[in-house]
Amino acid sequence: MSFSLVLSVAIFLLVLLGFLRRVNGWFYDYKVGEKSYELPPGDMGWPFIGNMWSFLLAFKSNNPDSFVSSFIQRFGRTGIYKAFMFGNPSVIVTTPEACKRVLTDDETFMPGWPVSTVKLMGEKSFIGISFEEHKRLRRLTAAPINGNEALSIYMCYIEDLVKSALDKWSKMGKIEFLTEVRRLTFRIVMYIFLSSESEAVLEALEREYTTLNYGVRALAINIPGFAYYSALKSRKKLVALFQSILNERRSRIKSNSASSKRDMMDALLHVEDENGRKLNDEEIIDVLLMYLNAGHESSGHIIMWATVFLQKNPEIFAKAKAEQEAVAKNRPPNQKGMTLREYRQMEYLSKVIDETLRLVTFSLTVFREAKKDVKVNGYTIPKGWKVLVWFRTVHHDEDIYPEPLEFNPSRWDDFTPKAGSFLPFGAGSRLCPGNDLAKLEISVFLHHFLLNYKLERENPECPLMFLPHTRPKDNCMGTIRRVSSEN
Ligand code: HEM
Repeated sequence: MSFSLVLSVAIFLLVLLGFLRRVNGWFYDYKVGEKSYELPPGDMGWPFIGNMWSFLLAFKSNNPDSFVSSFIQRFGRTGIYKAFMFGNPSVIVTTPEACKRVLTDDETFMPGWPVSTVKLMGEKSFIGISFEEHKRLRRLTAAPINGNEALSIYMCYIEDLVKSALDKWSKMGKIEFLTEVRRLTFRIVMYIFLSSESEAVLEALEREYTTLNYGVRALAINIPGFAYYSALKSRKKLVALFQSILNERRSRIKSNSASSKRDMMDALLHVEDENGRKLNDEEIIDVLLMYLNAGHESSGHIIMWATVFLQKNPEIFAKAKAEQEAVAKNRPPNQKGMTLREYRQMEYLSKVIDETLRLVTFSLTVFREAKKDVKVNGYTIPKGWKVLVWFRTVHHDEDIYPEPLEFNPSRWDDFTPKAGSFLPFGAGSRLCPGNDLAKLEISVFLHHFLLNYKLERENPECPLMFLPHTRPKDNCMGTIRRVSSEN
């Protein structure tokens, strides 16, 4: 082949590549017409896949923040960037003000989760239903997991479960700590939502949830061998399991032999709207499926990370332990277990948890959709575009949190983050309804762990995975050792 032919082919390929790299941007500029001049700066990536390739590459490397950093480096600190994510023209917002605005303006923004996520969580879950329906179901389901009365009822149960789990693990030798903690937090939400179900049902559900979760932020490729395909299969199995529980409950109600123990499923079975309409099976199943998922993965991961960070930082561990020892020492001899009052006094522990929530940022982003054209930070977000509220960048912003990758609970001394700069549980009408319960669970666990145990990791430098959530690749393999004889 002559040199000039090779050169021509190379030039042709370069031009083609350049064209392909821009065509998605041109297409969406054309679609929004005049408004394209007001769009935020950014890059719409490649045709069809958009920016997903760079997103996945960054999140599969050891520097996931490089994804958003590349926007900041190329387009400046505008705090808002156009992109093409999860199959949709999108805007990524990365500043506290913009995040707060999007999360709290229900007139302009609605949930905008990718279709693939809605298929996994269910069209009747909170991310698929209307504004009014969400308000009603949220009121009903959030009440039993909020407030002092509800929390003190669960506290005792949580404490018993935590104590027996820690004792059991300390006798098991090497364990996947994260897997075991997720089982523990799953048991806790199961008690609240489906209290009367058997151990076998619990184990089957927990297994399927693990697979379901791997598909949540994966590419939506419904072909055997891909995470999304397995996740959809797990959803089917979960729905079948919930359906059989529901059938049994309905037949017990008919024969007047319902259990005296009432849980969330019973509440959902009986609730009526203002016109006397009850929820159908699909609605009940999707709400439960979503709650059980949201309620255990997150707290399980945060418990693991808080334990790991404490164990890695002996001074912080000692300070946190001293606080818990003081709590235990001041306890009246006739008092059994922790109280809510004690929990509210654990100031340093609360900082340890907030710092873990910030550093890990379990939900790296949440999704909204613009209901109408709207200006944010001076740029237009066109109607129908998705908005990704990128918590991770806010929580790792060095202007708000100096040395953001350091685990430093004392940064919270006399520091109240300004609105929008600390969003581990989101904000606005979709603020996590389990935030109090989650912090309580984590505190009860750390109270007992700090007083009586230590974690020895098999591979402390184990590389991390960042999708669907940040975790060590070995699921935190290690040994839980008892260091005190007290219980
Ligand atoms: C450390 C633990 C937790 C973290 C970090 C966390 C985080 C979040 C975040 C960021 C959202 C907002 C989603 C959005 O804006 O679209 C959310 C929503 C939600 N969380 Fe949590 N969560 C935790 C624990 C829990 C627990 C224990 C439960 C239930 C028992 C729960 C149930 C829910 C539900 C049902 C929603 C949807 C709320 C709605 O759309 O109205 N979460 N969570």
